[in-house]
Amino acid sequence: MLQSEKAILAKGLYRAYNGTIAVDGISFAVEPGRIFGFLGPNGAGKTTTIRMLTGQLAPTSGTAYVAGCNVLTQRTALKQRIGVVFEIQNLYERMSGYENLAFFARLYRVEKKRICEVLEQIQLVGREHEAVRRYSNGMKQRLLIARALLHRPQVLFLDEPTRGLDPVMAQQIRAVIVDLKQQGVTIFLTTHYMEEADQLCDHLAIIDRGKIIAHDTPKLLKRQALLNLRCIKLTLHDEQQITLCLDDRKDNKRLCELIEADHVLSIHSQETTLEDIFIRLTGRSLVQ
Ligand SMILES: Nc1ncnc2c1ncn2[C@@H]1O[C@H](COP(=O)(O)OP(=O)(O)OP(=O)(O)O)[C@@H](O)[C@H]1O
Repeated sequence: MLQSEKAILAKGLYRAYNGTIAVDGISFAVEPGRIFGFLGPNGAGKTTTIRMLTGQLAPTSGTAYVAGCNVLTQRTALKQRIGVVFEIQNLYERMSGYENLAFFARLYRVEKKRICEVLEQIQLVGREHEAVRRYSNGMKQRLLIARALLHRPQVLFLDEPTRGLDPVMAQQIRAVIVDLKQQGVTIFLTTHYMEEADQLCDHLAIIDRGKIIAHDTPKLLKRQALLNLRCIKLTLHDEQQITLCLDDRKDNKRLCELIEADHVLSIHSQETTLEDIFIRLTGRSLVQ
């Protein structure tokens, strides 16, 4: 397939900082209009990857194409085709939401009516003339997404878009993300929340120590893990609950002993979550 047919194509992307390897030769592709989740523990290389894919940091070696542009040699065209929302919020707090957008619309030479379109997309209509400092964190995050959408990017990079938000606000952001996907925008999303990744992403890559260690749909990742991780949950007569892995010899022995001693009240199969898979693969939890 041609590189321009992919929304994102990374080939052997590698970046070191003074000898420290941050991203260790990763390759992956994202189809247009999909939500791609990029997961990893702290220091795994997520931000470095985003910075390379958005043309802010040159790879030490390897190449990447985003929205058909080479991230190293076509940075001007790249900027016009992508939107980026980083975790750090940089809004003009004294200005209204509308004024913030109008400022950037002038900068990008985007027509004014586009401001109303993005306000509607991120559901801020009615609150757009209030000062940003009175906005909730969720509203500020939505405004940042609106700002990144002004120039109609094909690919949107969202770095931890729901971090620190309460469940209602987080759900509003997720609804916006799903809506954008339906409009054909490709989303590259980093998140610490496994349920969010499971709910939103068409594909997931798990990065650890600079390398992609798993890459698939959430469903297939869970199915593979289930094959490798046959676990059951026991409830004992004293109401204690324990999880045992059928592939572990010690656990098998314990299971027989508990049954023989008639300690077991009930046995249930244990559903594997993406969090289980992540811990198994990286030895660490995503939630710090
Ligand atoms: N400017 C820099 N100079 C030196 N080392 C760096 C620099 N930026 C990142 N690193 C190192 O590169 C590795 C990957 O960092 P990166 O910020 O990409 O990880 P991350 O997955 O985004 O982490 P987090 O979830 O904590 O933001 C880490 O070991 C980090 O210490």
